[in-house]
Amino acid sequence: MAYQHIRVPEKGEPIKVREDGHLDVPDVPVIPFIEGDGIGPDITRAAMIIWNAAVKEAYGEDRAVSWMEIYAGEKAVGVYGDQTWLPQETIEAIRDWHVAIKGPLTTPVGGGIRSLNVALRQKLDLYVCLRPVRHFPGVPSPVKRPELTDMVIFRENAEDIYAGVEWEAKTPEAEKVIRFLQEEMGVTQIRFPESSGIGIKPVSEDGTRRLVRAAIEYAIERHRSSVTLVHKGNIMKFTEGAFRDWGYRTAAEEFGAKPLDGGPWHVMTHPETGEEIVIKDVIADAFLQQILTRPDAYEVIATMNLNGDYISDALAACVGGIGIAPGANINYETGHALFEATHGTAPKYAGQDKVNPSSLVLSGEMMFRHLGWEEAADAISRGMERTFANRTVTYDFARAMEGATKVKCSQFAQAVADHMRA
Ligand SMILES: NC(=O)C1=CN([C@@H]2O[C@H](COP(=O)(O)OP(=O)(O)OC[C@H]3O[C@@H](n4cnc5c(N)ncnc54)[C@H](OP(=O)(O)O)[C@@H]3O)[C@@H](O)[C@H]2O)C=CC1
Ligand SMILES: O=C(O)CCC(=O)C(=O)O
Ligand SMILES: [Mg+2]
Repeated sequence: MAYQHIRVPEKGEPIKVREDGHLDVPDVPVIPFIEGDGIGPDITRAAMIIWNAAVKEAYGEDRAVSWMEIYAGEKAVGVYGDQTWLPQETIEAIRDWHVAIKGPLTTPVGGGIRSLNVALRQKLDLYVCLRPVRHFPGVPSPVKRPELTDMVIFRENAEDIYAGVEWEAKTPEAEKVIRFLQEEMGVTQIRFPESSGIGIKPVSEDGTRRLVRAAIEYAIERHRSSVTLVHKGNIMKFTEGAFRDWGYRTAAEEFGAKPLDGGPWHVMTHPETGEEIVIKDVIADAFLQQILTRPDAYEVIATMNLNGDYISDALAACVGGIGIAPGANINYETGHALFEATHGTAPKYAGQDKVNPSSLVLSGEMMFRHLGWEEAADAISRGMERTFANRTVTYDFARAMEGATKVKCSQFAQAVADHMRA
């Protein structure tokens, strides 16, 4: 594997994917990482301290990660020049080495480049955005019982309004689409056609089925008792409403689910234990209030791209904020996975060694579990739990925690590494 600017480390081997999608992980896997923009370098540096310490604590000298830097965002423009925000070889490197991890990347609002984060997901067809949300004891939260929030979000990652099919107001393209809609499709509801931008929201049965299938398989594997389809199908009938119907159909046709009390909810049985798994749905706005009033009613969530974006930040707030919510982008068929923090580049804090690295750190914990390196993942959880119990926290938690010791990003990382001894 030869690249223009990516330096392949001398030590280490690639992770391989078997035909059944399982990973063959060598003792020293090469794992590409993207540092990210804004606070990216701060949190990546901190997370590396923790990840390397966890592998060492779990396996001594027998295993190690051989990190390989790949580029995207502002750093890519520096390395490749010529406004290259997302080099082709970055995509190829993730394809070649299968599992990678990244910090946040900036997307300008309005004009400018389209999201590099979304582009990475689309180009690699990482159709599941997996975002687990759970509370660590001691972490301050705006809700009374944060421990009741224990959900795993399966956010569709390749479709919806995020597909980027849109045209700016007053351009020939927008005018052409509006004319087509009015003259050929009989559309009369565009209130201000002369000044409207136009966006198109593709949602497919194929895309919905693979997402809902992954969510149900996860519920089976982790013995969760419900999967909830979250949508706004009363308003967007043929996209979000269809998502709900295709979701139920997937449960019925692929997992033998049967209507519950006449439907639309369904119930299926766990293939090994016979436990019941309820497949239900809820309209997105009601869901956003219920995660505050009775979060324990929900476990696995399957939803579309935009809803999932809103829901994951709202749920993160319930357990302490986006500084602690991890994530992964996964294609379960090809085995490709790109782990990433759920928050953005927080530019006002860039370079201050200040922010909370937990979101990226816990994305690494997810990555180790994905590799089957459970002992390293457990070491991270242990280190985090003890550090929070000790009230050693970054500024974001310190401002809501009495008696906290406020530390810098790198000091927090060192504290976690020091606390992870079994
Ligand atoms: N996957 C990705 O790479 C993502 C990229 N982005 C991009 O990031 C840029 C900035 O987006 P913005 O909307 O400001 O959202 P951000 O997530 O970057 O920041 C919003 C606020 O969240 C808090 N926050 C975020 N990260 C942390 C952290 N690690 N520790 C503690 N607090 C944190 C801060 O709150 P406070 O001010 O209260 O301290 C911060 O001001 C945009 O270009 C956006 O497109 C956004 C989301 C995801
Ligand atoms: O790509 C971006 O800039 C934002 C993406 C985002 O908010 C997310 O994935 O949660
Ligand atoms: Mg987001």
